[in-house]
Amino acid sequence: MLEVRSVSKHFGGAEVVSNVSLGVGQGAIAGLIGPNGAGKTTLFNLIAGSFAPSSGDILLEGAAITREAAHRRLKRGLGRTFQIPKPFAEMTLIENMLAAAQGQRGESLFANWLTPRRVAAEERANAEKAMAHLEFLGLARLAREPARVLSGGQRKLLELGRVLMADPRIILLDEPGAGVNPALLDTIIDRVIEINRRGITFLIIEHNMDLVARLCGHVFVLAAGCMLFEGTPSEVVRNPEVIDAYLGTGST
Ligand SMILES: Nc1ncnc2c1ncn2[C@@H]1O[C@H](COP(=O)(O)OP(=O)(O)OP(=O)(O)O)[C@@H](O)[C@H]1O
Repeated sequence: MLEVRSVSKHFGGAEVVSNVSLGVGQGAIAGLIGPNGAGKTTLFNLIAGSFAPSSGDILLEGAAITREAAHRRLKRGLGRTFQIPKPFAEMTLIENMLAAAQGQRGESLFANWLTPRRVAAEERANAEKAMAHLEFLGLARLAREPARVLSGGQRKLLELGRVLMADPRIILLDEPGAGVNPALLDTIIDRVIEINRRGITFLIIEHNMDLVARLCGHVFVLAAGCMLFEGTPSEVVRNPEVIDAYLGTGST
């Protein structure tokens, strides 16, 4: 599904991602862990198209997407969430969801004039889809509330919903567990498993190893921009180099 081949990224003289390769198979839930500053978010930015790599290649379902813009990658089915979700605070949840729907005809002035019924039908279908996702995520009762009322964990769920509006085939999930209370964390884990059952692949950045162990079959460990180790969650937590990398930076 996703292949990263020998990707590096320099910022000025600093190489923050060094010759990293990884592969995520169709239908997998893979983890990406590493101490603070290891380069995980930068790697997500490279995969999602926020940055271009200095060298190397990125392939999605066999197609080279290395130089493609982020919105083109999204159209191909590559969705991503951010470490700190930033919904439109004054817009309702349903409006936030609808704003994330892709390629709506109603955005075109001419479509509104020439095919108003088709535009209206599409808007109805998107609204139904948005409501169904909000129900699935346990947010339906808040659908008409402004997003500013949401807790940190609910914001993570809304962001997942916004990504689902684009019908992704793979989702890059950035720290789904950060700042989330334990009850909501279980909901997030449950929903990710359910979405994965529908055939959607995940690559997840996460510091919470319990969450990683519950979700991920395979884990990649980055340290100082390099791929340090990969294996099952239990192999990862027992690996001396991985333990050293974490202890060396004082991270947990
Ligand atoms: N735009 C940028 N310009 C210069 N340096 C950057 C830029 N973005 C990231 N870096 C540096 O790259 C390194 C890796 O950062 P990155 O955010 O990718 O790490 P991370 O593994 O996601 O860390 P964390 O777990 O703390 O989120 C850091 O040293 C950071 O300061």
